[in-house]
Amino acid sequence: MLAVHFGAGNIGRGFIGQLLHNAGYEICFVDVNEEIINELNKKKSYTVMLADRTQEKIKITNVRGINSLKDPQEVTKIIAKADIVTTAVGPTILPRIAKLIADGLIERETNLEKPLNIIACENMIGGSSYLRDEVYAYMTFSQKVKTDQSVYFPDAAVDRIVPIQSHEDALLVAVEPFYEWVIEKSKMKGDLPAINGVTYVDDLLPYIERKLFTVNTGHAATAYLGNYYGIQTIKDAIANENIRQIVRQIMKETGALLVKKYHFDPEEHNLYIEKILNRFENEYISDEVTRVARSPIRKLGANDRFIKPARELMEFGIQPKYLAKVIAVALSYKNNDDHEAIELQSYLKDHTVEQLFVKYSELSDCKELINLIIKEYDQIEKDLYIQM
Ligand SMILES: NC(=O)c1ccc[n+]([C@@H]2O[C@H](COP(=O)([O-])OP(=O)(O)OC[C@H]3O[C@@H](n4cnc5c(N)ncnc54)[C@H](O)[C@@H]3O)[C@@H](O)[C@H]2O)c1
Ligand SMILES: O=P(O)(O)OC[C@@H](O)[C@@H](O)[C@H](O)[C@H](O)CO
Repeated sequence: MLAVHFGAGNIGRGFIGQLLHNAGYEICFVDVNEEIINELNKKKSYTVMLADRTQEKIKITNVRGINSLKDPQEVTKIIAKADIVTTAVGPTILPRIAKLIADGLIERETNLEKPLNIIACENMIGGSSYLRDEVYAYMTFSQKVKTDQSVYFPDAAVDRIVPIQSHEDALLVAVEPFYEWVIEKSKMKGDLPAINGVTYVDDLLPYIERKLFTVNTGHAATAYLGNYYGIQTIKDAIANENIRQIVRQIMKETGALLVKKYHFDPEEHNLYIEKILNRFENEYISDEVTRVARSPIRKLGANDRFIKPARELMEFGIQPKYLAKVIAVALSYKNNDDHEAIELQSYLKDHTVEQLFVKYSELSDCKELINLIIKEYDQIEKDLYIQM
């Protein structure tokens, strides 16, 4: 069985690769990072190390790589043969890999006995559905009809904290022991791929929203607050009692929404929140706040971890006070290595905060939320100073 995985980065090697390998797949990683692809082709294996007391090392074999910048035709050929295609490249990169996938699907013989699932493992709502739209934009009507017969794009949620790696062995990847991979089976046909560790569900929305609005909202809040106070890592930021309390309040706010929307058990959801706070504390992981704060424009997007829950809470008549506070803090995020942070700061020089939220967060029809954020923005220094 052949798996083609786009993005041989942290989560690609450290999570998706491990589970696909355990399920018996040969894995071909597609990436634009020449060093990683060369190493994969040289060693044909890599190591995943658990970031806990055990430091257990797991060898992942039967792997290779293709550099899609150098050998796009090889990518087309391998997709035509694949039994499963997965991605972990980042939401903004999905449109850039869509043409390669489309070309591969066009070359693929329709085989109704052998369905192909294409699964985007990105931190976003509806990642695979979005990828499907991008892929189909490169197809004629008849090519789409043919593809529809045996190719499926089930949405998914993935959870495992994998920081940026810096080891002598360029392929070694240290990961937290916890993981969760949930796939929407109602969008698939035929036998479900037997991947140990995957949970198949009929409706993904409660799972992706629970993950994105708890793990990722809390994580990003920790990062922006940590950065605001000059703290370098997530574990140091969450060790600060004031930051920890604000992050807990934020996750309680999104929790109130999730409990209302999906009727999660409030007690269980509280335990979920506390478990996540413990994961952020993992002393065996050094996760830079700049990784978790990366791409602030994406993170302030209408369907992402801050704005969507804040907006929906307001629709339920609940004031998302702590979310508004951290959204305001995120506006001060500066990082010259992050082009979205540069763009945001540059926009703020010539525009008002209100204009920023209309443009980047699509809040033109939600002035109430903009006003709440502006109130926090104006008071943030004083508020946080008092709380610190
Ligand atoms: N790291 C985590 O803790 C984690 C956990 C869950 C989900 N995710 C999600 O997984 C995705 C990847 O995150 P990551 O942390 O692994 O990032 P990463 O930067 O470590 O990996 C992304 C990889 O994609 C590659 N890439 C970039 N452009 C490409 C292209 N055009 N074609 C092929 N490959 C390309 C990069 O070279 C890199 O190797 C994101 O959507 C992220 O939100 C990450
Ligand atoms: O990958 P991003 O930029 O959407 O978010 C950064 C982190 O919060 C994220 O990568 C987490 O580590 C991960 O989602 C945990 O499952």
